[in-house]
Amino acid sequence: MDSYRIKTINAIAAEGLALFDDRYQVSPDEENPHGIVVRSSPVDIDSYPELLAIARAGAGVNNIPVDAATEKGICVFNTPGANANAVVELVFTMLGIWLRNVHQGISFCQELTGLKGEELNQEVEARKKMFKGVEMAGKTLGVIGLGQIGVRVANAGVHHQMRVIGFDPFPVMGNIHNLSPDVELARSRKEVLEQADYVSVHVPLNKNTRGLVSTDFLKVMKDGAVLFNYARGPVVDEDAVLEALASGKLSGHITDFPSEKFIGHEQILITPHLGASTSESEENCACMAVSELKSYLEYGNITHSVNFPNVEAIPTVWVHTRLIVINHDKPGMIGLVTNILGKHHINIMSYSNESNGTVGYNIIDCENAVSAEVQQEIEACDGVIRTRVITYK
Ligand SMILES: NC(=O)c1ccc[n+]([C@@H]2O[C@H](COP(=O)([O-])OP(=O)(O)OC[C@H]3O[C@@H](n4cnc5c(N)ncnc54)[C@H](O)[C@@H]3O)[C@@H](O)[C@H]2O)c1
Ligand SMILES: O=C(O)CC[C@@H](O)C(=O)O
Repeated sequence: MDSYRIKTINAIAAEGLALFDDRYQVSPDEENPHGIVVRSSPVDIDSYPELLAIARAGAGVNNIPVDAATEKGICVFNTPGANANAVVELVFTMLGIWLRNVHQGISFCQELTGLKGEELNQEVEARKKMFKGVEMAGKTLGVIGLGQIGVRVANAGVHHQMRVIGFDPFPVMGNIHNLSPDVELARSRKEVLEQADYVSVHVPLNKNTRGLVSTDFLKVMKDGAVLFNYARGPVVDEDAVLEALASGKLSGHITDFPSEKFIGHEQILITPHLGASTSESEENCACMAVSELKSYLEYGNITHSVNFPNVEAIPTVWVHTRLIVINHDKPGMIGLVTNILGKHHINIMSYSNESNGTVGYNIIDCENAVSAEVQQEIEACDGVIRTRVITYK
């Protein structure tokens, strides 16, 4: 029976870690892991020579060098949807706080110490008009990015009797199917920005979305709109936001990403990257991440990878060895592998192959053992990134 070394980075919920059985040695101090479970901290893949997979207990993978991992044959997983509800609840909590001046009202009340009885009552009733707010109902919410979180934010807007309009240039059918029919799907980002009183951005941070909320983005928005960023700090150009606040283009900015330029600004409400910080979300993310990692290490199966194609195959009881071949997606790779196995009289019982256009991933169940020499012969072929042998007998 194979055993595996796992490194944890950040606080991973105990419910998830409990899924590792006694074949797993799990420690934050592991120096040569087969697998890593991580939240938001950066992962230095060059430090771990035997690393096979990284499971991100969360959605964003901008803390992991995904392209470099692909080149090394390291599979990167995330946990789509596992923390989405936590983010949605916080976005609406913050919208409510902003619209009803709750943060200012709470500060006011904290300063009422010493007042008693009728005097206290009179002070409250006289001054509460300073905190009069507006309601969400009837306002227009714009959602940029209709993924796991964006769709739920849009639906929650409908639930709060808002008009909701959303845009996503690469919509995923599974997410769009979950969208309330009352959400209007825009044909362009501009269409959303021109109409929304509140704009909430839910995109991943990557080279295309860094600085997405730019001066050009902001100038299309309605005067006095409020911008929400519960995606990632660098999605927003901070100087552009500060200018928009100064000019009145934006009346407020609500963000989960404290920055030097934003801290202390009267029109900016900041939470300390709390979007996913609920017990439920942390448990969901950890359980999903650990399950994905275990399935990969024990069977080579892939669900929710951000760099490898999804493939799942359960070995029958007759399988001796499962050979995993990870290759650049180019013609001739399957023939190459099967020829080598045939030459060495290794009988293939089943062959699963999937590609995501960049990486080809093969699960080859064999009746006989696959020796280290055969494995090396395949790994030396042009186009092969990495191989792995899992033995069941
Ligand atoms: N604040 C937090 O604690 C917290 C928690 C969870 C996720 N997040 C962030 O939120 C992001 C989104 O999470 P998710 O689970 O919804 O991911 P997701 O992958 O399900 O959805 C992202 C969506 O953004 C869309 N998109 C990409 N580029 C776009 C663009 N230029 N304009 C509009 N849409 C675009 C994609 O097509 C996709 O549908 C994560 O990548 C992460 O960075 C933050
Ligand atoms: O792990 C966290 O606390 C934050 C996770 C969140 O930013 C995500 O991208 O899923």
